[in-house]
Amino acid sequence: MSRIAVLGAGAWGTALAISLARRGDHDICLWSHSASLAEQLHEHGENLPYLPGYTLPLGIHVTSDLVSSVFEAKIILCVTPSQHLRATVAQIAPALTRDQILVSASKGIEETSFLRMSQVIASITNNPVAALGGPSFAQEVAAAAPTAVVIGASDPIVGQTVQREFTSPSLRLYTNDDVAGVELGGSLKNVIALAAGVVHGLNLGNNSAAALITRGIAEITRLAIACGGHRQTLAGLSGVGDLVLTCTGSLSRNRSVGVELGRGRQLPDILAGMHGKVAEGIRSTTAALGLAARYQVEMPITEQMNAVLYQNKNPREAIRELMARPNRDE
Ligand SMILES: NC(=O)c1ccc[n+]([C@@H]2O[C@H](COP(=O)([O-])OP(=O)(O)OC[C@H]3O[C@@H](n4cnc5c(N)ncnc54)[C@H](O)[C@@H]3O)[C@@H](O)[C@H]2O)c1
Ligand SMILES: O=P(O)(O)OC[C@H](O)CO
Repeated sequence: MSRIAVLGAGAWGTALAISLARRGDHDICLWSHSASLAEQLHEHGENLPYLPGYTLPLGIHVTSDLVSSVFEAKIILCVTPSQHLRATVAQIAPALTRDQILVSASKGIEETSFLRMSQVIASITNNPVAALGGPSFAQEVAAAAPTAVVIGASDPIVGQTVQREFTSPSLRLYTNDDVAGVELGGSLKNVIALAAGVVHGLNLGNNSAAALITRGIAEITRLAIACGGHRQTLAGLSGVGDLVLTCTGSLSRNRSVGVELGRGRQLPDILAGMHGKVAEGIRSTTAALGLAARYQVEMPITEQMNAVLYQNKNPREAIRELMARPNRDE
């Protein structure tokens, strides 16, 4: 039995805990930021607010005590919303032993520093770090639908350890040493998914959606390469794979926010209806533009999405401006 701590009892943390526990050879400690949610999980054996319909298997212990949750864990899987990762890791840091592997499964960029999640972790601790990415809706992983993901780790032993511990008949993991590419693919696709939702909300049709996905991967790849990522990674599960899933799948929260924006609703009103569920693209848009400015990379879709989110720009005007950009080579 190896012990795994899952930090974050939202939809994704819960689904990964279920997937890991189903193997039967892991002892899982699932940490919830909210004590009342931890109590509810005990009482109902199900995460009603974030992942209803899936019973927690035996082998998952739920707690709201963060420091005790990581005790003797071989792997610590960090699945909080990105903007809360730093505070969470800072609290466990003094309790870590040096071989414990920290894996980020969050998909975002820190708003203030523009750091990727593995960089946030590395700024706090010297423990081994990896990042999980790829097309993976929590509900489908909880339902044991066949899913393929990627584990980014610069140290192949770390990548292979996580691969071995997480693999199951319904979850296949590929390793990749390009951590920057894996993390930027997973974070930047959320911004394009917001835009894909806008296109759907405006009823613009399939041509527009396909154009957005294709030009979206072009700008994601440009920024990822400028940040040290590899083009090949962005053609893989954490690039094209996750982008296609999130831009077309109705389970995507990012896409759903975009649909509502396209239908004319205002962001504060949409957020109020999400009851604490996170759509990471909203905050990653600003950080992506910060990185783009730092590396002088052109990101026209991200720029327009930022204006729609934060400058009250009419989504139709944003699309008109994208179409009216100067002609260029593909
Ligand atoms: N849901 C998915 O299908 C999915 C799939 C892959 C990756 N992800 C990524 O996983 C991360 C978590 O998303 P999710 O879908 O599990 O979240 P969620 O929207 O289902 O739940 C939000 C969670 O944040 C917690 N929270 C609120 N304030 C907090 C704080 N101050 N500190 C720590 N936690 C706090 C809440 O208790 C709740 O558990 C995100 O980065 C997301 O992009 C999600
Ligand atoms: O629901 P979203 O938009 O946060 O997307 C979930 C996952 O990132 C899909 O891989």
